[in-house]
Amino acid sequence: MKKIAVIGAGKWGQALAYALRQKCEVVITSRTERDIPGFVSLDAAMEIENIVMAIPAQAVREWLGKHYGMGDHNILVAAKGIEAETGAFLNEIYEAFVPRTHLTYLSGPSFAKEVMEGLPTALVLNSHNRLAATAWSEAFPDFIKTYVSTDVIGAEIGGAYKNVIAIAGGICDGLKLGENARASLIARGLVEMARFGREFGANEETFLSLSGAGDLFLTASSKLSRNFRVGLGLAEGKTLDEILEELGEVAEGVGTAKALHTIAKTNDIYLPIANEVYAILEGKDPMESLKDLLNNRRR
Ligand SMILES: NC(=O)C1=CN([C@@H]2O[C@H](COP(=O)(O)OP(=O)(O)OC[C@H]3O[C@@H](n4cnc5c(N)ncnc54)[C@H](O)[C@@H]3O)[C@@H](O)[C@H]2O)C=CC1
Ligand SMILES: O=C(CO)COP(=O)(O)O
Repeated sequence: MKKIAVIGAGKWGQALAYALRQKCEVVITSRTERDIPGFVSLDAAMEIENIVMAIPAQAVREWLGKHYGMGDHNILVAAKGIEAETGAFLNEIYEAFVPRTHLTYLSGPSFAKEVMEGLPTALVLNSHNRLAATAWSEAFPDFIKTYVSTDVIGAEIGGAYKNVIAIAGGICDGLKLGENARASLIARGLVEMARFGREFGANEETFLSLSGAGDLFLTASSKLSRNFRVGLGLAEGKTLDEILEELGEVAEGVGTAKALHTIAKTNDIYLPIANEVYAILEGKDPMESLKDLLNNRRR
């Protein structure tokens, strides 16, 4: 893989461009002109066969409809999330535009800040086409250890679900509920993630490793996480609009919480934590949610 174009110059797009530039020639594009290394126009980027898609999950369908049409680029999907309005997974959206053999999904515990600092990181390249995932894995530099998996849905669910539990982690810390509470929340969040994954044919082992537990531990325990910081703001009683305005970056857990709430209702899946996060995002008092979570007797 010699030449790569990154679409989306947010924190993650820029971090991936930095990492991949260690071994490959990398250009990057965004909606607005940016003074960053390798910036090119969208048209120039689309001339390149290997594309990293780093635009947020909630923007993917509109972007593909507007800028892509049908194509056969080798695409690495870097976003994590489930479409809020429809409950669609990213693989369902992308496969309407690109053959699934050309699609690979990136997952694993990876704050953009630490990748930009060249700190050791482990990532998983997930594709129905193992050769495509392997080609992407070989493009990453030595400070990033890569694994290859064919469990696309498991990786997608792990990366999306952890963002919702991360909001809960931030609420827990913001309410000063203590370490016991946060550890229990993360553990039960992992159980819920795996329960949800089983409904969609995911490989349970995926949730025990980088795409599930690894990304969940990282994101639900750290102020580096935007989703964790959304939770902190909710615990302080700020409105979601105030929080997102202050954040100035995407927090995918907000849209994914809505998607999980819809899917849980439609498919009768027991997702107590995700549903309480959705309720809090809709205005429920976090302490009321805590009481409901502690008092419910279902296992
Ligand atoms: N920041 C991080 O540490 C990591 C982020 N991710 C994922 O990467 C994805 C992108 O996140 P970040 O780059 O961190 O977010 P960000 O908020 O830093 O940047 C988002 C970028 O997407 C662009 N964008 C937003 N709406 C758009 C649209 N409708 N059309 C085209 N471009 C649009 C924005 O202009 C911005 O450049 C998310 O799904 C996130 O979960 C994954 C791993 C790590
Ligand atoms: O996905 C991430 C780390 O793996 C980034 O998490 P946040 O979007 O919560 O910052």
